Amino acid sequence: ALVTTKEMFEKALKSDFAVGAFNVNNMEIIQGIVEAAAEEKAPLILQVSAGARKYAKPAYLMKLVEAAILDTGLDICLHLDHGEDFEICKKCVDDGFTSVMIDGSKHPFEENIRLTKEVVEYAHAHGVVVEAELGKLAGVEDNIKVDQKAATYTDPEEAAEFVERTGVDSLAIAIGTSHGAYKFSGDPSLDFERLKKIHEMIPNTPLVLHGASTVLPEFVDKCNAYGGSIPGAKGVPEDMITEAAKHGICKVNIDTDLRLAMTAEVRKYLQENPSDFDPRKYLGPARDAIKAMVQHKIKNVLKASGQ
Ligand SMILES: O=C(COP(=O)(O)O)N(O)CCCCO
Ligand code: NA
Ligand SMILES: [Zn+2]
Repeated sequence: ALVTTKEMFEKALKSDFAVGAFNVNNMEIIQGIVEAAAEEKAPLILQVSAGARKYAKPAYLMKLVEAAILDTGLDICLHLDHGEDFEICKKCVDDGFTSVMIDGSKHPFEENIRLTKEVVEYAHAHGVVVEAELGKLAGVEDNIKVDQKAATYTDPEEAAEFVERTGVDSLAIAIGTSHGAYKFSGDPSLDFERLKKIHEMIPNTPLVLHGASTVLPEFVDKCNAYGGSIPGAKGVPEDMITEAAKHGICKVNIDTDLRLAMTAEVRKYLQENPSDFDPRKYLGPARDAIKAMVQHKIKNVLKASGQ
């Protein structure tokens, strides 16, 4: 069935695992993710960005997710990722999403609170949970671009006041991650002291980690070996994600690692099979690459198998 994150986050908050939140844009990506979660018997969040809604059209995405539930019997949370304003959050609540993010992190504190409260009121009235964000990620991804200098990490005291005043169900925090494939110029590092302080201040609030892709070197190399050019791409080491799940992180957002796995496979197939032109010949292996990546994340990083 379509479920909220309530139950899965309650469990994740008192355990050392986190729930994977994987971005979806088309049928093969959804199929690969869902097959992996079904095999790992793991809780699952499928998340849709504004860009994905424009690309695939809302009706297609909704029906594909309903089909996934019909096909597997899985409980799936359908979540709006980075909702920019009340309108898109309302639209997704009305469309049947079970969770929405209102990302007010670019606004001043009081405006972020006002906007988040407005969404919480509407969403809760319809049985939908809300994720908000406090603190700014850096990095570039789709239309999410924050100038490095303006990137400010989450303040633990502000986080406590924010949650108290908004009634939000989960909170995305900034502790050093950023969106996309170029997360660190130097050595990767997360501010674990800050994470522990935030978790201490709001122990009952599930925390969300954005920009949590690892950008695994093997997939960067594979992309580059078959015509790609993404030198210097770097993400968050997987052991840091596993560690963060022990200190309040309940939801881990992964998009870039899926993109790299899928793209590497397609580049490889097209380069090795110049005479083929049946899309199933490369979208099939792409789907398998997504499934393998998600299974790896669930099993070895998020530790969410069988949860
Ligand atoms: O936090 C993330 C994913 O971060 P990452 O780029 O590390 O996979 N997201 O919210 C997905 C970004 C949607 C726009 O592309
Ligand atoms: Na956890
Ligand atoms: Zn994000």
